[in-house]
Amino acid sequence: MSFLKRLFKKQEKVHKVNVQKAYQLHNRVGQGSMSKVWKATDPASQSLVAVKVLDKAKLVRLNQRFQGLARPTEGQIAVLLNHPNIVKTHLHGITTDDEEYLVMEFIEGVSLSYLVEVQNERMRENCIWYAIQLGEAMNYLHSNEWIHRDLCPRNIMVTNDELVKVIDFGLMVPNTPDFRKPGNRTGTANYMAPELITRQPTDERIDIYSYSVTCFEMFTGELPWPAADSLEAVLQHVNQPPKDILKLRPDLDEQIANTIMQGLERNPDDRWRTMRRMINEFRAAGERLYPDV
Ligand SMILES: Nc1ncnc2c1ncn2[C@@H]1O[C@H](COP(=O)(O)OP(=O)(O)OP(=O)(O)O)[C@@H](O)[C@H]1O
Repeated sequence: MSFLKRLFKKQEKVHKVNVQKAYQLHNRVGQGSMSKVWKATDPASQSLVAVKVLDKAKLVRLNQRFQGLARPTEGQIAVLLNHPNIVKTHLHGITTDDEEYLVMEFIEGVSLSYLVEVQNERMRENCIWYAIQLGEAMNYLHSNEWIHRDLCPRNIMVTNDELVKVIDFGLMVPNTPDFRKPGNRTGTANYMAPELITRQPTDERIDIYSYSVTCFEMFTGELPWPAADSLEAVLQHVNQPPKDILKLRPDLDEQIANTIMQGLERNPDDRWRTMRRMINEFRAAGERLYPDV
């Protein structure tokens, strides 16, 4: 049964708890734009967890942008996801302060945005394998009728044993006609597909675009267009071609370079049609370049 049918069929139990009392909170690990995240111990299992509490006021503002649409909450979506490259969410509920919260597996690792920035040996050696793992996570989401809408290095972590994990589903929507309608321009400016920015109808290919921007950054440390901090700034270059990845990394394998560049095509019909096709290209290149791995 599809995720969506399961979601709307199931009457979920709401957990209204005082997270400070229910979990042993150790320290804050992250301050996202929408939430606070703690490293914590779950007293029931004695395991380490991440407790994410969403900011009430910001969530109200975000939900206003999806008015009239039956958008499931981040917690409702997250608990349904089951993939090795997606953080496991154990449960979700409402705090005694009426905030949404999620309890997830705790990831010991670093943000992909850190690795993109430092471009160290670890990044250079593992880049293609990170791209494949991230592609598998996205393929899983698309196969299960979701559009992520906010894929970027900030929303991805890499564990100490090189597992890629997508950690944030705050803008994810069901891939249905209502959610594909033009108009709603939520996301992270530098990673937003041209059809989203110019208010055209959208589908899962907006994620293929964001994935390609993320891969471009992983392999070069740079964005394919000059960095922009607003949609207006991105609109300035929406008709310009991206930087040529081979100019930035002349040593980069051609199959990898072409795969990324095709994912950045302005017209979604010119991009890869599916994540699977893109992953196949990366896998072929990885196996050819590193036959012993
Ligand atoms: N499961 C986890 N394990 C360890 N750290 C985590 C986990 N989930 C989130 N974090 C940390 O908390 C930070 C914020 O998390 P997240 O991106 O989910 O929040 P957000 O408010 O939705 O952020 P934004 O909207 O800015 O992307 C992450 O960058 C990461 O450092």
